[in-house]
Amino acid sequence: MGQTRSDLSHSTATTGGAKWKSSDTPHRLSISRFRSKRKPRSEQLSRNPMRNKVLSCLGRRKRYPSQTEEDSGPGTEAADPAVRRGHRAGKLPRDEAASASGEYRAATGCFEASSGLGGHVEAVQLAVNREATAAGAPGLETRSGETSVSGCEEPSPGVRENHASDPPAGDMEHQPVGGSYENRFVSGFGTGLSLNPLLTSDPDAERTSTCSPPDQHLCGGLTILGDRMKGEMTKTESSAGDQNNGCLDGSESVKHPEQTSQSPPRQSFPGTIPKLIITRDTSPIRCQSTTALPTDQTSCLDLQAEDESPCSDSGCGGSPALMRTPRKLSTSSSIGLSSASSFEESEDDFTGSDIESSLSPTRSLCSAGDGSGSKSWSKLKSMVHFSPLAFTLKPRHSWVQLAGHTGSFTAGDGGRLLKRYCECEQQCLEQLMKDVLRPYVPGYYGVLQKDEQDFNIMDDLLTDFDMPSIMDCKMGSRTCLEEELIKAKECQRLRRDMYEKMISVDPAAPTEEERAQQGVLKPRYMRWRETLSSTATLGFRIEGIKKGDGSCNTSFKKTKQREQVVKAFEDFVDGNVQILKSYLKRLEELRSVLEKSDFFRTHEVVGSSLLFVHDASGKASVWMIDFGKTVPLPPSMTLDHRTPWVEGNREDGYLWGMDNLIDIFGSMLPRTPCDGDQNSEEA
Ligand SMILES: Nc1ncnc2c1ncn2[C@@H]1O[C@H](COP(=O)(O)OP(=O)(O)OP(=O)(O)O)[C@@H](O)[C@H]1O
Ligand SMILES: O=P(O)(O)O[C@@H]1[C@H](O)[C@H](O)[C@@H](OP(=O)(O)O)[C@H](OP(=O)(O)O)[C@H]1O
Repeated sequence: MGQTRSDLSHSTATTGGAKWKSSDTPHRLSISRFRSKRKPRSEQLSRNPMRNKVLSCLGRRKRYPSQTEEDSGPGTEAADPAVRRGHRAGKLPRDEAASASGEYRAATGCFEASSGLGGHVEAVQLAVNREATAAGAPGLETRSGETSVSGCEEPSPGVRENHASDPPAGDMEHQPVGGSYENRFVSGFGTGLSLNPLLTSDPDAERTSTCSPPDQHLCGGLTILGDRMKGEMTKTESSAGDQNNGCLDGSESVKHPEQTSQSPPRQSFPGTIPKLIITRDTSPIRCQSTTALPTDQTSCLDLQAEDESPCSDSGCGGSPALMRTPRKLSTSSSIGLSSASSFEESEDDFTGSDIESSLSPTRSLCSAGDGSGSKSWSKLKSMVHFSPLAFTLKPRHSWVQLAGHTGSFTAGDGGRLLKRYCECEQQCLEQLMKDVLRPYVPGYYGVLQKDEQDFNIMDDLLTDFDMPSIMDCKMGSRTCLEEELIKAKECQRLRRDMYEKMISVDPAAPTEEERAQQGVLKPRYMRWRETLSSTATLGFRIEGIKKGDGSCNTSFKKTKQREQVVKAFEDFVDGNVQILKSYLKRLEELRSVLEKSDFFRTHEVVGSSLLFVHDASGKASVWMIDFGKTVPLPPSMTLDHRTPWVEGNREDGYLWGMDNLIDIFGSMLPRTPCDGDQNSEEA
């Protein structure tokens, strides 16, 4: 108790399907989804100039039947089907943190956190917070109240990261994650592409998700603000459709935890309806841009942030030999509050000034970019806040997506995660299952085809933890694959979303030319990020930290100095020496195994993270995750992962980063009396 409405913020999508654990009477609240003014599919598609180069990869993805060539929308590339992106819809903003639930059920916006918990969904709260990252950035929406209250650190202006991209229309929206798996494992894939990635950038705003305190109590009656919503939002009984994830197809529900995904009790809501207040958040709607396009014919301005970048691990940047399926849409760059698709859904549902005005008068539709001409994207998003009024909901395990592209994950059965299919990652995980690194990566279980989307099935590493604290550290001294650089040279594709993200962190960062173009090349942006953070100086960077108390911080873009890193680590472990020691031990073991691993020796490992997880019981571990940009080397080549990178040597600095990480963790341990004695003697 004692929480404000803001504590319990949800995106509309995330609310649906959430199962809530109540202390007493089980009850279920289902809210039918709003379906108003669905955004034309044309706005949910983006163009991909590299598509013609990755067509062979695309067959592994299915296209939504409803998507047509016209759907590509306007733009120089749109008319050409060959340049339209179609593979991996749903690369969503990265700089958001998502409470599991939100992301889990990205497709339908429903929570699902049954992994390892007997089907109890306890993920609770998810909110995306957009704030101006650059001090004084005009018009940027600030939702500090929600953020801070919900436990997410409120970074100071200028320090906070920008999260330029908005969630592209989640194609996962079309995936009724709900029903039991009638999906099938596939050896072959769809014949089309997922073309929905759309949307994108919302460069002006920084996105931070509020992570719900795991022990928060939710009480309340259900209140829906806005006449229109009142008219459309109805309380419904659940139906069989939510067997697997507690979500009804086309409905959002709040469930009692006792309602396992296997056999959800069908009963009407017995008591006070939780208060549900719907407000909205900005997310990209297309505003009229007055920005002049670059005239340089060798480059193209990526108007749609979600457009696949040629150097994205989405696959366009993949080596021809690898033939990876594009994994992500370039929309992202902000930490994905996993509920990206939720947002997408929200956008569809609530786009409309009528609703906007009644819901959140303090927020503008278009943030910083409005009217300026330089910032052409903004988006209307919906947020749902649960007000603690009537019943208590205490989550035990809420899956959290701390970093990465939103919309990439959904829930699997039995403590497993479904991550949007990426052939590169599939191949790595398959090999890793046979490598000495096997204990240090999530278990991999193959590919699942679910509706129109393929997923890699892997272990949810949070399953065995109770209210876990999580940290994502992106490893290596660079974040662009060499092949990405090559592709980028071939097609100088300007990224407006990255430009927007850049200026929101540091308005002085772009060159005059970039300013004139209102866009930057991806490698240039990536390098800027590397040097702004500790990637270039320490060989790793912190992407996000979510603590067991629910607080969440994804504002580490400027965390560069060792002292800053130490401070963040100290905060993460809360001064618990035992946990520190456990992490150190695990890191040392991992380093030792990495040095022996055939897989590691023969792969360029870029953009991969170490996921640190511990809980109050003292359990702590570290795993390697994200192999979307881990590519095999030519047969005769190996890496030591410590040699400084020069273009062509493929070195990634992974072990150099491990060395620094281990050194920092070691230095944080208190000196024991024995150490002191030893030092005295030595002195
Ligand atoms: N196996 C897992 N178990 C638990 N959580 C996971 C797992 N894999 C990923 N996550 C969560 O999802 C986040 C993003 O994961 P990941 O890096 O794989 O996504 P991504 O979209 O590929 O990222 P990027 O955009 O950096 O390539 C992680 O920070 C972590 O919070
Ligand atoms: O962290 P930020 O500042 O948001 O920037 C993103 C980050 O560098 C990601 O690693 C990158 O994805 P990949 O590693 O998959 O390339 C993404 O590129 P993208 O927008 O092309 O996906 C960037 O936008």
